[in-house]
Amino acid sequence: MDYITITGLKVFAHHGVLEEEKKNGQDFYLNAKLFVDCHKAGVSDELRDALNYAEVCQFMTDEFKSDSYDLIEKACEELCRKLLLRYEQLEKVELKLDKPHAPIGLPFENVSVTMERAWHRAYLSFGSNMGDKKAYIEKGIQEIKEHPLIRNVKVSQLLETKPYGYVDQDVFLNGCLFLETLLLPEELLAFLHEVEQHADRKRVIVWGPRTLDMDIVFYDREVYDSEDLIIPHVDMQNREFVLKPLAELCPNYRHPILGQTVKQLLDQVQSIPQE
Ligand SMILES: Nc1ncnc2c1ncn2[C@@H]1O[C@H](COP(=O)(O)OP(=O)(O)OP(=O)(O)O)[C@@H](O)[C@H]1O
Ligand SMILES: Nc1nc2c(c(=O)[nH]1)N=C(CO)CN2
Repeated sequence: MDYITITGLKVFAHHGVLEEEKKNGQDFYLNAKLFVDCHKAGVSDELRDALNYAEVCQFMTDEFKSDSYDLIEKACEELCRKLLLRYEQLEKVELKLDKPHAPIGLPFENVSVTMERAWHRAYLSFGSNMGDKKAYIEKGIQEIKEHPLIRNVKVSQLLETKPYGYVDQDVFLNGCLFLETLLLPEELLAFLHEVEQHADRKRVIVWGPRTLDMDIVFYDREVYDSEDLIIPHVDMQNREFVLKPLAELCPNYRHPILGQTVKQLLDQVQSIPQE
């Protein structure tokens, strides 16, 4: 992918753990690799099609000076976040923050931190089979749309589905949604749990009735396993109530482990006779 590089942007700022660093300030140097698609600007030669690096430098300077953090990690993280939120065409940023005058008391050349942060694309599945199902779902989606680190939410149609697994319960209303986010997988999961809690979700029976359930189906092309999160969702390929609305959003998205597209997985599930 294309990128623009800015190196050695000198900014006087007040980040540091020590009181005198906060009071007196010092010079920092910002080095950014800005991942943007440059093809349009490369063809048109028009500034309006480009990421204006002069403007980005001014923005980085102003934002970096406007806060005072203890840690270079925090100063760097915040600046990455601000850049990604400010410039819509920026897909990823790699930022190296140099602090060559850090109060170390020993001869050294430089101390720095480097971070890579990006917009991630995720697909979620959601469902409800208690109370006002549509209202629970709509409120949950609204909460997702309002999250400051989530953008571009696209929602499938809602469909009524028979309960899968534990069948002695009411019919479900199900759907899927696409989003772009700066949240990491575990942060996204924690946020979805909050959204479920706001719908008064109680975890009583596994696969049992729920006011609102929100699962992560895909997160970029990632394969991720931790104690409490598995991506892609471990049972999505067996669930028509996931695959049908998902096929509306991304029929050609290929499952990173199974190698089949969402549409192919849906066709397979639908070819199995239901009792
Ligand atoms: N991809 C994922 N999305 C959401 N939760 C997940 C995922 N992978 C693992 N989990 C874990 O599953 C736990 C149980 O989730 P939940 O209570 O929603 O289960 P369930 O809806 O009854 O079953 P299922 O997850 O099979 O739909 C969550 O607390 C979470 O830690
Ligand atoms: N139709 C349908 N069945 C289910 C659903 C669901 O959302 N829809 N969720 C389950 C556990 O997450 C278990 N069974």
